[in-house]
Amino acid sequence: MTDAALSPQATDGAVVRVALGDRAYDIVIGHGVLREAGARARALGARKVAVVTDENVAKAHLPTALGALADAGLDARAVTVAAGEASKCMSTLAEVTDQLIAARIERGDLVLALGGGVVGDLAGFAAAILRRGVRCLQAPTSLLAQVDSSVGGKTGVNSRYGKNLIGAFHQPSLVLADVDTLDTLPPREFRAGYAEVAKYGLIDDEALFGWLERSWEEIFAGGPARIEAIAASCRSKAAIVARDEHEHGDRALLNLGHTFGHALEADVAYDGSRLVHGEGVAIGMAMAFRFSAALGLCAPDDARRVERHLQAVGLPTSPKAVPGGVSDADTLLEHMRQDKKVSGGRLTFILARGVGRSFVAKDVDADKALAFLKTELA
Ligand SMILES: NC(=O)c1ccc[n+]([C@@H]2O[C@H](COP(=O)([O-])OP(=O)(O)OC[C@H]3O[C@@H](n4cnc5c(N)ncnc54)[C@H](O)[C@@H]3O)[C@@H](O)[C@H]2O)c1
Ligand SMILES: O=C(O)C(=O)C[C@@H](O)[C@H](O)[C@H](O)COP(=O)(O)O
Ligand SMILES: [Zn+2]
Repeated sequence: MTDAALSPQATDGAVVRVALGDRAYDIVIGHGVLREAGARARALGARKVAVVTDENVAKAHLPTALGALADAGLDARAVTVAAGEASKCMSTLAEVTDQLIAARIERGDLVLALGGGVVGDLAGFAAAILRRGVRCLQAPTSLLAQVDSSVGGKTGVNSRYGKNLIGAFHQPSLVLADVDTLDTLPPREFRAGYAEVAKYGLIDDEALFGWLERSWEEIFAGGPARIEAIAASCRSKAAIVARDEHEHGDRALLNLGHTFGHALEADVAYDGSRLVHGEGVAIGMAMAFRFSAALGLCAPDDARRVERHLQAVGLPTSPKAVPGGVSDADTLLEHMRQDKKVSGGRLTFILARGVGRSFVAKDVDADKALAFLKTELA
């Protein structure tokens, strides 16, 4: 984030380009942009659009999406799944793809993912494999999905062995982030999504993190600061994805907090009443900074600064905060051994030398990770 962007200038919207050559696309952020879905789908040459959504989002926003598509003269269908992480599974994927095939969605048509990250990952993966690939338009409705999951093309479902273990890279053709949809998002989900916003500051942008520390109340309240936070997050993610689309290097930085966070999510069997993804990421980022401090890589004060900010917004920072508790250190380490960053059986973590100074650490000693987990759970 530049100093100019840090000033509280009003912003009503933004367009962020994800520069991926012939698969480049725009992220359109603003008020009411969901109502443009029909005209934009038409401009992409679609004839038919299948809107994949969940039960909560369907109640609040499906009529707007279907109305926009009908107004543009498109044949629109809805496929609705149950809300929550449990829908990111092979059986729901099979149901969704069956419905898309039954609706005769063709290769030239579009799948529109209307919802949070669960719907985005599930519908995006369904689009990736349907008839060996149809295009996807992401219309994210949670903060987390607007700042993270709708961008970058990671799609997939969970396995009983771990998070997102079955999936594909399938970039969307367009992202429509309608900030008005956030008005119906439950506060707990807004807060959880904010963890991924803070992540961008912690990765490589201390100025952004400082602005978040000063401005989080305005971001939670809505208005221009919220839009600026979404746009800044998308700019950060778009830049990383453009230089390392398939995670051979830098893109792994976006996994800050996720090695620990995904292990906690798997440990509670993806039970969102105990832990949702963003909460797992908040705990995981605090743990990554404490682990970095324990390894002598960053100052303990930096770890405390991270905890302070996450706690200020009401996010958890310790695995002991997970309702009902979590398993022992050995079990958590077993979950972490299924992480996609594991290479040659060795663990990879995203660690930090300070706020905004994260790096990819390969070959982290499993004994040190185990000892750290034991102190975290003591
Ligand atoms: N692909 C990626 O790059 C990426 C990045 C980050 C997270 N993810 C994935 O995203 C998922 C988490 O996404 P999430 O936090 O959006 O969870 P989610 O999709 O489960 O949405 C959270 C809850 O809010 C509800 N909801 C969403 N939008 C709403 C709205 N506007 N009004 C009312 N209710 C609404 C949903 O029905 C759900 O109950 C996880 O599976 C995570 O692994 C993927
Ligand atoms: O886009 C990425 O790359 C990320 O890592 C973003 C994460 O916030 C997201 O949760 C992602 O799904 C995790 O990826 P995974 O490869 O660890 O499953
Ligand atoms: Zn995430």
